[in-house]
Amino acid sequence: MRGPVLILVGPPGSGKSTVGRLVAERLGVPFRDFDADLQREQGMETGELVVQLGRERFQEVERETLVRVLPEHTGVLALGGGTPTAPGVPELLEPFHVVFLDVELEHLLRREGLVPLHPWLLPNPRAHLRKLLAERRPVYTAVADAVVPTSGRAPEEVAEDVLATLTTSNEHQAG
Ligand SMILES: Nc1ncnc2c1ncn2[C@@H]1O[C@H](COP(=O)(O)OP(=O)(O)OP(=O)(O)O)[C@@H](O)[C@H]1O
Ligand SMILES: O=C(O)C1=C[C@@H](O)[C@@H](O)[C@H](O)C1
Ligand SMILES: [Mg+2]
Repeated sequence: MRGPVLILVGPPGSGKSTVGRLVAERLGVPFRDFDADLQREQGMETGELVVQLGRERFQEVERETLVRVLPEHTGVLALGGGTPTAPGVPELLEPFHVVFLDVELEHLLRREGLVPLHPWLLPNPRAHLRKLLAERRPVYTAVADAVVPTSGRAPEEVAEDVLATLTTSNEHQAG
């Protein structure tokens, strides 16, 4: 099957881009960031796109773009934080190895650059993120083959665990 060897999902700031790059490097495959695909095609940062288009239209654009670009990605793909919640997206992810990078609210709030990148979190990022985590955890879990906790752990440690899920999954398929 053509498509990514690994797809990372999780809330904004969970480490999809950071960990995704490390894992891709270790596997010797390319890393792709779905937010960068959207930004290139739409000519605007995705955080700004959510504000301009509204969430509903943004999610339609996400699904349409994902259908087109999934077969082009052969390496590690980091999805946008909200991509798995877009209608029709969980079905598209089913054939692939998906890992959910989980993070606790307090750890998330300490991570750098979160709010400037995601202006739709304003005016109350803490309350917005608390609600977002509660609503999305079941969705991320449902689309994922494995969950890797990231709170209080260095990206390198997280990357090791993500790599281990690939080995386990290969053994499973082989057996
Ligand atoms: N395990 C970690 N521990 C502490 N900080 C981390 C960890 N993983 C990532 N970070 C930091 O948190 C910030 C967000 O990480 P990153 O951009 O990889 O998240 P993301 O899931 O790709 O978010 P987005 O949805 O915004 O693209 C970065 O400043 C990064 O250095
Ligand atoms: O969690 C979200 O809803 C988002 C996360 C980002 O990756 C971007 O895709 C956009 O800012 C929306
Ligand atoms: Mg990212």
